Amino acid sequence: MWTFGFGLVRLTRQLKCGRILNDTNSQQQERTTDHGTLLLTLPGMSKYKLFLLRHGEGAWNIENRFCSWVDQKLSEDGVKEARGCGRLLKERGYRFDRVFTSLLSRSIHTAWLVLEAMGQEWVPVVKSWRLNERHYGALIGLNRAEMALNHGEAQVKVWRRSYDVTPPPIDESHPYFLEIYNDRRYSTCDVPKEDLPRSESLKEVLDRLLPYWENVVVPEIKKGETVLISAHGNSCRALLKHIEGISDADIAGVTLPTGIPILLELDEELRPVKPRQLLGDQEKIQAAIKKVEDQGKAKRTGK
Ligand SMILES: O=C(OP(=O)(O)O)[C@H](O)COP(=O)(O)O
Repeated sequence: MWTFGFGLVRLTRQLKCGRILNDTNSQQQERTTDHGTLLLTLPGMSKYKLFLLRHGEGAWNIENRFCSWVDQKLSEDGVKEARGCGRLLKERGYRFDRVFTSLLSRSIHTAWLVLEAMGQEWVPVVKSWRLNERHYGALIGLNRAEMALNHGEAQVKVWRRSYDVTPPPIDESHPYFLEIYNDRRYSTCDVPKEDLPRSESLKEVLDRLLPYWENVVVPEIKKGETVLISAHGNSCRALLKHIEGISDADIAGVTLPTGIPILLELDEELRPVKPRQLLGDQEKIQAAIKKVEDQGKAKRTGK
C-alpha cells in the first residue's frame, strides 16, 4: 500500500522570474515557501507536515491508573520529556504555526514546554475538549495491573485497545465524578455539560473528535500552517486511525509512548504519503512503547 506514494519526487524549482515554467500537469499545485521557493506538489507527494504528540508522562502514568478526564499534572520525568521533545524539534528545524491541545493540563503544559524549548512561545495554542483523552468511564482511577489480576489481561486489553468496546459509564457515586463534571472548564464546551461523555470507546472518541478535525484543524493545515496536536494516547490513536485508514482490528496494535513527537507527511488531500515517523532514538521509543503495553500485565501493587 505504501510503496505507491513513496518514490514520488518533490519538484522544487527556484526561478529568477518567480514563475514555474512547463506546468503542463493540471493537477500540479504551486506554493511559495518563506524563502520564495516555488514548490510543485503532485498527488501522492508530501505537501503538509502534521505533528501529533502524546503529552509527557503524567503522575498517574507512574501509578499505572486510568487517568483519562482526571486532570493529573505532568511528573518530573514528563516535564523533561516535553522539554526534550521541544529541543529535538528545534534541532531538526521545525516551526509551528498553531498548536491544538485538549482541556487537560498535561497536554497544555506539554505544549507550553515544547514551544518554550523551541523559542516559539508566541505560537497560538487552541484548546478543545474534543481532543481530551478517551473517557474511561467507571475505570477511571483504577490500577491496570490490579484490573488484570481481577478480570484477566485479555479483558484489560479489550478495554484499553479495542475499537468499539465502551467501558461501564461513570456515575455520581464514582470518586472522581464531581471533580470532573463540576470543573468550570466543562462549562465552556460547544455541547451542554449533560451531553459530555460518561464513557467512550475509541470509536466514540473519533466521533466527537472528527467534527473538530474537519472544521477547525484541517482548514488551518490546508492554509499551509504547520500544526502540532498535543493530546493523549487515545485521542492521538483515534486521529491516526482516521488519517492512516487503520482497520478496526489493527488499531488494537497501535500503542503510543509519552513525549515522542509523531511526524505525518500528508498529500494535498491529507492522506499519508509515507509511514508515520516517531522522532528520536528508536531503541528508546520501542522500549517506551513496550512499557505502556506492559501496564496491562497482571501484578499485585501491594496497596
Ligand atoms: O489518561 C490516559 O492516557 P494519557 O496518559 O495519554 O492522557 C489513559 O489512562 C491511557 O490509558 P491506556 O494507555 O490504558 O489507554
